[in-house]
Amino acid sequence: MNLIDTAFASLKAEGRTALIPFLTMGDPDLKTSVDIIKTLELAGADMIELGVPYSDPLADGPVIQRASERALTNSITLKDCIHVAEKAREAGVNIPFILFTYYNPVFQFGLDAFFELVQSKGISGLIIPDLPIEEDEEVRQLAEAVNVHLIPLVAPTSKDRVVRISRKAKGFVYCVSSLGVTGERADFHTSINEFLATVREATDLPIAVGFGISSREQVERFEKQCDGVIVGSAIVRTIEDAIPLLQDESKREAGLKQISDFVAKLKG
Ligand SMILES: O=P(O)(O)OC[C@@H](O)[C@@H](O)c1c[nH]c2ccccc12
Repeated sequence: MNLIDTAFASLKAEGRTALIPFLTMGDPDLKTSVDIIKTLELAGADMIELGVPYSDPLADGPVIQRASERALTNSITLKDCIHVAEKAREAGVNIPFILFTYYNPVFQFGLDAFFELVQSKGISGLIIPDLPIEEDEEVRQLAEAVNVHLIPLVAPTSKDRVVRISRKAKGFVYCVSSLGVTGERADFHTSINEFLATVREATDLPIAVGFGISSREQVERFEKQCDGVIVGSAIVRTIEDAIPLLQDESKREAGLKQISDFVAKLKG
């Protein structure tokens, strides 16, 4: 069994929806990322998307772009990011980790070496937003060989690809709520309800929605239709706002509390 499967099974038994935060690792530094991951779990996160900073984050809005830039000024590598997952496990964090990376860092690292490193580092899922299903066979096989779920994204424009993508999916299906890039939004794609119903029809796997979600009301709105809700930019912005506190030893706890309070509010 994979930790993601067991987490969704127990959430379903409790009639709960997973709250899945995203953070950029190494923002503002690696040690703080481990402390933030611990804080997110304590605040109620059910799984966490661990974002690998990338120099050309095409699908990201300004908030996550800035986080990537900050992390890359500390020259954070893919290897550093995977060790953050290991450190967080060693620190006693139990919730599933989903490594989130664009394809290039994985390609540069080398597929075999990447999956060898990922194996037994406490990573249960992998999301590569710019790797289409037409080209993901090798990655999928290597991921399955080390019991890591390759989690696909589907968008409101995916139409008939939803069935093909869902058929190969593992872990859960990531439903992108809106077109465009990541970032907090006041509203979502006009046909979001039909889109989520289509994905629900196409797979027996859990479905999670992401893009634009930043408030308890928006989380509640999606809890009815989805098994998981992903929040990235709003949490990354909270981390960004807390950086002056996080980087001052005497105010670090206050900085972590700002993040914890925001996540607890999303949790309701
Ligand atoms: O930031 P948002 O709008 O809350 O959306 C989640 C998103 O951050 C996270 O899942 C993610 C970060 N970078 C991405 C690139 C593509 C798809 C998804 C992502």
